[in-house]
Amino acid sequence: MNVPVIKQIRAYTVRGGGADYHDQGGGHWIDDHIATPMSRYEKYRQSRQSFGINVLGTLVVEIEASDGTVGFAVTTAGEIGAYIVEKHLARFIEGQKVTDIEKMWDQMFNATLYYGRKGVVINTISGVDLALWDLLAKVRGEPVHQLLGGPVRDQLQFYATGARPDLAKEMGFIGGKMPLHHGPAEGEEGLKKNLAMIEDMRNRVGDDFWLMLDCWMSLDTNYATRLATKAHQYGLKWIEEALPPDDYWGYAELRRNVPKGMLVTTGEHEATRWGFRLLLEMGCCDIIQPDVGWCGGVTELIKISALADAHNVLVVPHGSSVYSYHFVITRHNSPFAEFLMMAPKADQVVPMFNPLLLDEPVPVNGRISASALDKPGFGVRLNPECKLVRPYEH
Ligand SMILES: C[C@H](O)[C@H](O)CC(=O)C(=O)O
Ligand SMILES: [Mg+2]
Repeated sequence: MNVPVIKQIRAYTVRGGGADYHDQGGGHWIDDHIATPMSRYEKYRQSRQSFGINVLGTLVVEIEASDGTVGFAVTTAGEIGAYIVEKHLARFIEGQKVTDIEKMWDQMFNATLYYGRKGVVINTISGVDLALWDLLAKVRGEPVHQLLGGPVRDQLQFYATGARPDLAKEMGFIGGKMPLHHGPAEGEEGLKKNLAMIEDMRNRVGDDFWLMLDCWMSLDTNYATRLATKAHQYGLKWIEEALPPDDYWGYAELRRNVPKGMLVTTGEHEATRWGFRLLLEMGCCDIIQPDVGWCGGVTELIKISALADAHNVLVVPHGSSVYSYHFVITRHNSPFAEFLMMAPKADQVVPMFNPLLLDEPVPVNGRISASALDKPGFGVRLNPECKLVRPYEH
C-alpha cells in the first residue's frame, strides 16, 4: 500500500483565546476572582492573569504529508512548545509514514523523559499527536471518530462550565459547573460566600438541574471536606479539582469524606497513563477529566480511558472542543461532555476555541449530533484572520 510520508512539521504561536482559553480580555467571567493555589497571596486573588495564567498562549502544529495533505491541531504551549516541536520533536516526525502514530508518540515521549513527563512538554506532544490524527484521518478522507471505532451514540450531550448555570439551563445544557471564588485564605467569611453562591444558584435552577463546583486546585482536604459537607444540602453533584494535582493521598481521603452521592472529579492537570494510573489505583475520584490537548493526545487518551473503564470510572474530558468530541462519541464510559462558555458573561454559546477555528461545532439545545462531526480529520480549519507566528524554523 502506498502510504504518504511526512514531509514537514511546523509550529506556530497565536495570542488571544484559542487553545489558551484563559487568554481573554478584561471583564471575562473566567478571570473574576476565581479561587486558585495563588489565592493565598492577596495580590494575586482578583485575577488569574495577574499571576500569569495566560503566559503560554496557543501552539498551532501543522504537519504536511508527501501527498500535500496538511493536518493540524492546537493546544496550550505557545512559544516554548514551538521550540520543543521545531528543535526536538521534528526529528521523530519528518520522514515517517502518516500511519505510524504509536511509534512517533513513543519516541517523542521517551526522548523528552529527562525534562518532560508532564506539563508543557506533554501539552506539546499532545498537540503533535492531535495533528497526526488529523492528518491520518484527512489522508483517509474520514473523521477521526471513525478511526477510533466509530460513534456509540448518535449525539453528544453537554454540561456547561461558566458563571451562569441558570442561563445554561435555559440554553438546554444538562448541568452547569461554576467556578469557586474564595479559597481557604479568605477564611470563614469566604466559605460563607462560597456556600451562598451555591445556594443562590440552586434556587435559580430548581431541584433537578446538575450543579457542580470547579475548585481549580485551590483547597486543602479539610476545607474541601467542610465545603462538600455543607454544600450537600444544595444538591451539589460533584466537587472538581479540589486539591493540587500531586495530592493523590488528599483526593483519596476527600473521596472517603464527601457525603454519600456527591462525586469527586479531577484530572484536567494530570497527564499520561502513569499519572492516571495513580488516580485510579488510589481511588481518588469518581470521574477523571483528562484534557486531550494536555494529557498526551488521543493516542494516550485511548489508554487512559481503557484503564479508567476497568476501574469503573467515567472519563469526561476537560474542554478541548472537537479534540474531545471525536473521542467522547466513541466511548461508552464517556456518557456526556463539557462545554466551556467562552462568552465573557457566559450568556451565550460561542465556539470554545474562538476565534481560532472555523467550522467548530457548538451545542444547540445542549447537544451536538454525531453527524455534525462527519468531516475529514477533526473537521475544523484555522481562521486565516488569526495571525500565526513561526518563531523557530528548523
Ligand atoms: C472555570 C475553571 O476555573 C477553569 O477555568 C476551567 C476548568 O477548570 C474546567 O473547565 O473544568
Ligand atoms: Mg476544571
